[in-house]
Amino acid sequence: MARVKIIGEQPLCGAVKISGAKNSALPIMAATVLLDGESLIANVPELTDITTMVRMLRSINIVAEQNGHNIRIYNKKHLKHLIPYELVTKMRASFFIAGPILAKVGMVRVPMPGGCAIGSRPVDIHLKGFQALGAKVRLEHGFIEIRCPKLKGAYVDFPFPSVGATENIMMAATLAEGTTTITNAAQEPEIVDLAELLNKAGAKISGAGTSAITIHGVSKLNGVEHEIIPDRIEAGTMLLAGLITRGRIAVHNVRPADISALLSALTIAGAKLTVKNNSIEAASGSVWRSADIVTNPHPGFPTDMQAQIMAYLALADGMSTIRETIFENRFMHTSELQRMGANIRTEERIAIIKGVPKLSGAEVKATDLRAGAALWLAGLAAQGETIIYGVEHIERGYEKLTEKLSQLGANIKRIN
Ligand SMILES: CC(=O)N[C@H]1[C@@H](OP(=O)(O)OP(=O)(O)OC[C@H]2O[C@@H](n3ccc(=O)[nH]c3=O)[C@H](O)[C@@H]2O)O[C@H](CO)[C@@H](O)[C@@H]1O
Ligand SMILES: C=C(OP(=O)(O)O)C(=O)O
Repeated sequence: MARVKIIGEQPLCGAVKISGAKNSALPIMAATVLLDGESLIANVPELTDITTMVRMLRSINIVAEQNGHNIRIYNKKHLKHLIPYELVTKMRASFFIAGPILAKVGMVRVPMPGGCAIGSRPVDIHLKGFQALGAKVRLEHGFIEIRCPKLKGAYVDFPFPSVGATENIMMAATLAEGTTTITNAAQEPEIVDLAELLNKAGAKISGAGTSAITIHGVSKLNGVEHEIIPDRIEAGTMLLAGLITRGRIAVHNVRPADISALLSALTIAGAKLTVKNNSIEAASGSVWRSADIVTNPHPGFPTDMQAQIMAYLALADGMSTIRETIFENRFMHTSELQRMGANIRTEERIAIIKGVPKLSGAEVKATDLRAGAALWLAGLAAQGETIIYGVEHIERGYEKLTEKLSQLGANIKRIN
């Protein structure tokens, strides 16, 4: 079983370049289903989730060639409408391809995505959105079948600003007849990136990045070249790697505005930040204070940074609280952090963290991607040796993490 061994307490210092955003690359790759001809997507991170999406595109007859950080896509053939079960169970973002296939082919059959380690993750908001655009939805034998020969623009009001549902409905509506308005839309930077790709391809989308998005349907979209935005979650995780080890790390190729909620929290905790146009340097201050964090849809504090900030606050002076409002079960890392000596108590969706002076290395298991990142951070700070199992989770979302941390001075090794 693959695992990672870290000998902690080495201050990480230096500069690191942040990769392209997984959560932007995945919906953008799904969107290429809508684009006729050839597209080139650049700055795509090399991750297992990306390989899964390449396989997904190939499974429906799209030619997708990955060459390092570039993916060339040829969409010239007759597309299939069936998404393989095996791929959907591997990666939740597989469901993001449903909207584009529906709009392009007139129907899609997709296995019902199950829950995962962070929550039950239903797709009701996506399905109600498709129905509002005129689609018929049927659930049968574990598959969702969605049909509509020609989608019609509509008013779609979300009960919650779901990132995936905003992306799915926005993509589907680009080829609908007439105008669609999504209200209570998610405002994440990855949605803006997706809208920019689609607009380059000929779509007419306005308002992406706000809570109201308008999409005027067009008859056709063309292949484009597009560069994926930097990964704000990787950037935040790397800044914490420097801070938790009392080192000094500069992250390059970042967009500071995308992580302003994290930067505010770090400032409250006492970190010294130097923010430039596309780089941020973080160094520990004279104090390492506690903080109270509430995860929220963007521009709030991202749930995808919740586990990592918990590892950091486990070593702060005083009592911190974290309230997780997005996923109902995203505290799986707490028991593993406790095994490393953290003092954390959870009460439903609230974690109460009493800072301790030291963590101690232990054998621990990552149960999901960001839980894994939290354990990596804890291992970097802890006294002695930490062995982390569940490496496959971290490899879904962090490109060359072991190499990047080694270059910054970490004593870290992947063992096969
Ligand atoms: C590939 C990708 O971009 N993943 C991100 C995306 O996931 P994803 O798009 O799946 O997250 P959503 O914003 O949809 O989910 C947020 C909450 O809404 C609930 N919900 C969602 C859809 C639905 O139809 N019904 C429903 O109840 C979910 O169970 C969850 O509790 O946004 C999340 C929230 O920022 C991030 O943590 C994920 O990293
Ligand atoms: C939850 C995440 O991803 P996904 O939606 O792909 O599971 C994440 O990136 O932290």
